[in-house]
Amino acid sequence: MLRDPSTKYRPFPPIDLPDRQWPSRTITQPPRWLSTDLRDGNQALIDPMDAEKKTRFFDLLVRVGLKEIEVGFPAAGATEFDFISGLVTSDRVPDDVAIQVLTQSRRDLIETSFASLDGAHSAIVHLYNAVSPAWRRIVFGMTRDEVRGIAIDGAKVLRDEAAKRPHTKWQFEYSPETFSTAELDFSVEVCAAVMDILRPTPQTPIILNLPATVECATPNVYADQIEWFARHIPNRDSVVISLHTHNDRGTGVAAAELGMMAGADRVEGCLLGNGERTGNCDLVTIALNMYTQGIDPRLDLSDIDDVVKTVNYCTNIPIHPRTPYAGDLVFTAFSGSHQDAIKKGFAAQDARNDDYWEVPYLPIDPADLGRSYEAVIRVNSQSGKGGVAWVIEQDKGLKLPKRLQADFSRHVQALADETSRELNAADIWARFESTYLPRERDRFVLRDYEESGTAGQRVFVGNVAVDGEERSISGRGNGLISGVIAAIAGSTGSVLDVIDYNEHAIGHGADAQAAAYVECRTPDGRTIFGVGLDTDIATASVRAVLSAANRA
Ligand SMILES: CC(=O)SCCNC(=O)CCNC(=O)[C@H](O)C(C)(C)COP(=O)(O)OP(=O)(O)OC[C@H]1O[C@@H](n2cnc3c(N)ncnc32)[C@H](O)[C@@H]1OP(=O)(O)O
Ligand SMILES: CC(C)C(=O)C(=O)O
Repeated sequence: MLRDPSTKYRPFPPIDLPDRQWPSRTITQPPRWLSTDLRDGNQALIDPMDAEKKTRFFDLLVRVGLKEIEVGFPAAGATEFDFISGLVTSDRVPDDVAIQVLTQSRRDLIETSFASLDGAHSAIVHLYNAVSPAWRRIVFGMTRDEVRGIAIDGAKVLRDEAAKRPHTKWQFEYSPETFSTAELDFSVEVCAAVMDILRPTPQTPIILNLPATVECATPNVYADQIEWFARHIPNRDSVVISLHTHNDRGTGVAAAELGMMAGADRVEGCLLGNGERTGNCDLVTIALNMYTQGIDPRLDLSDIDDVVKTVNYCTNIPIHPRTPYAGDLVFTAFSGSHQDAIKKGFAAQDARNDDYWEVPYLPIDPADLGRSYEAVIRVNSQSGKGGVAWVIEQDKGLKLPKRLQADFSRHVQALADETSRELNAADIWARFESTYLPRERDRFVLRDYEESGTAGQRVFVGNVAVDGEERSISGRGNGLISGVIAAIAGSTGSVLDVIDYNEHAIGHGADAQAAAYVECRTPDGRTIFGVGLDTDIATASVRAVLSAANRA
């Protein structure tokens, strides 16, 4: 890298728009969406999609609710042409969906594009040519007038080809490609010239698509450009202003959002941000950003895993696990303090009377996207007691008391450090069982027991294997637990002091189980926890005390 990059790179000049309005606006309704997955997305793939993949992707876009779908570049070759003309004559395109095709502004390519749409009930023909100084100079070697001429000539062919096919409901879209690096007055001039040919009306507006073909500035600059354009384009009521952002600086989504605030009506992009170079803006992110502001984006993303799976299959591009809303890890917390807050958040959410979502660290309810809660908290060496307790509760229904959570978390931490990997629910349960639940080699193994006596004077008599020897042990207390403590003291001389006891049911009806937890203090001052599980709550409590005795 250069010590002084200013010798190689020039800063992007700001837009002169001192009375800009967009910064104080908010997004209050969804735009018209256009998916360009099958065009800008497809042209950016190492292996462009074949007809089977394009069809599968098209069906996904319809399922998600896209009403405008750019299906390809018909003049690119036979694969594209055949797919598009096949689609047009199939019954795959719902009545309320308009398919769109892209063409350079060259007569033969435009004619081929119209031919691919023969028989369509509704279609958008999208014409483009680059307008910015670098492209004029480097790509076309043309003056402004000549470049405007390319657009005008193409628009005339569009008009004439459409007139030959009156049974299709045509819409026209024009993109001054490289809009974001062009002089604004020239973009308006070229678009106005195209409008003069195509004569849009408020009933049959033209779509003027203003691409950040290459993202070269901060997103506020793009918003300024959109607001400037919207103020200066003639017959604004006959124009649908459309955005088409790329992500070269990582702000394709932000630019589209600010562009909407600046007055745009429509957004083009790809699901999960596929597209040339760093991608087009990600329609999933923009839509769900809106959703989390309480706005219906009119795209159905309730099965986000279906979207991810299909896009991945068709593009052969895996999505990053941290992709907003859709990545594998975006609803997952590994770190202790996040897990603790999320666990408390879910509990508070359940307890509240309103439906408003307020769970720390989770900007959206994963269930709204078809994601399950089980995967929200995952355990590794960064995890804390809250996360471990969550996994045990979700997996086994055990609601561990707080101090037991801390005790068990230390065992899980040791396991995570030993294994240096993520621990799954089975690993955690195995460690719980080996730590607290009975094993044949334990010092005390309960066979069966009886309880008798009057209220306040209970007698426990248990058949218990003590150090491998089958014995009958008994003890008296004011309740069952103190009777068991006394029986243990009688056989070992060691007296445990029970300082806390909790119990709860797991599940309902005939399959219900009971869980009991004791926290005991040993004569030498140590704190020991015991856990008992049984179909019977009294037996669970006996098991819990013996569990503590074994661990003492
Ligand atoms: C920003 C975008 O994403 S735009 C979409 C880009 N997508 C694609 O290009 C995918 C499909 N394209 C293709 O398959 C091919 O490029 C085709 C079939 C369209 C054209 O192929 P070819 O004519 O063989 O080659 P190529 O694309 O290189 O054409 C370049 C010529 O078109 C001219 N040209 C480029 N864009 C345009 C345009 N929008 N309108 C008119 N002429 C244009 C160039 O100036 C160049 O002219 P020159 O040959 O006189 O120098
Ligand atoms: C054709 C246009 C809209 C384009 O894809 C771009 O400029 O990125």
